[in-house]
Amino acid sequence: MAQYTRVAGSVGLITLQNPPVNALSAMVRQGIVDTMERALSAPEVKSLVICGQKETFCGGADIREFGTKMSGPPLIPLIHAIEASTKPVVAAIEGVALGGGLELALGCHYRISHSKAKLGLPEVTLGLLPAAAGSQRLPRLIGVPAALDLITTGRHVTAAEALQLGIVDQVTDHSTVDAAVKFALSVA
Ligand SMILES: CC/C=C\C=C\CC(=O)SCCNC(=O)CCNC(=O)[C@H](O)C(C)(C)COP(=O)(O)OP(=O)(O)OC[C@H]1O[C@@H](n2cnc3c(N)ncnc32)[C@H](O)[C@@H]1OP(=O)(O)O
Repeated sequence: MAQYTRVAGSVGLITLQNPPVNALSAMVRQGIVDTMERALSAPEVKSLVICGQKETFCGGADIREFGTKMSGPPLIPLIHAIEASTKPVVAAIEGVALGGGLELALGCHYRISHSKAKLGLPEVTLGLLPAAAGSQRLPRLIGVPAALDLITTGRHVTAAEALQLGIVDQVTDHSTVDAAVKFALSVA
């Protein structure tokens, strides 16, 4: 699921909740759809932050749902709706942003990362390709050679490398959510 709160007066905070890594289960995807609708229809909300509970952004597809019947909203239109949002959306990345988790962050307008976070598209290690437009959004953001390296090796990058490549906009040693809320206020 995803929890919705309003912080700092005008920022809608969406918190992914699916221990242990806030993977994109059907309930989490539905939670994102519902909380995005709520934030977008609230006139007092001027910008949004998406984070994960317990200092982890999102580990991607929920491996516990592999082999089960697909249910819940599909990821591609969900991420597209975030990208198309008229209110700026900031991803607050702690822990990991992997696979569909990084694709979700790439659909956000800005990404703030904790210095200890790891980011990557490990789909290739599972015999897959990033299928929620990560293979389009990442090269647009960082160029084809760097994106191909990440997509074809599946390697995880540190926050420092992510900043240098241009995947994230800011790295913090402190509270990532606080930094993302401050950023969201500044771009609203
Ligand atoms: C609808 C779907 C839409 C899009 C699909 C996109 C495709 C993808 O997202 S593919 C990528 C899927 N994700 C991964 O491959 C990540 C796999 N996990 C890891 O690499 C690691 O577990 C880790 C997240 C880096 C954490 O490593 P570590 O700190 O060493 O802990 P672990 O012991 O490995 O894991 C702890 C705990 O978390 C569970 N877990 C890890 N990943 C997932 C996941 N994606 N879904 C559900 N659960 C996950 C892992 O099983 C462990 O659980 P325990 O119960 O503690 O054993």
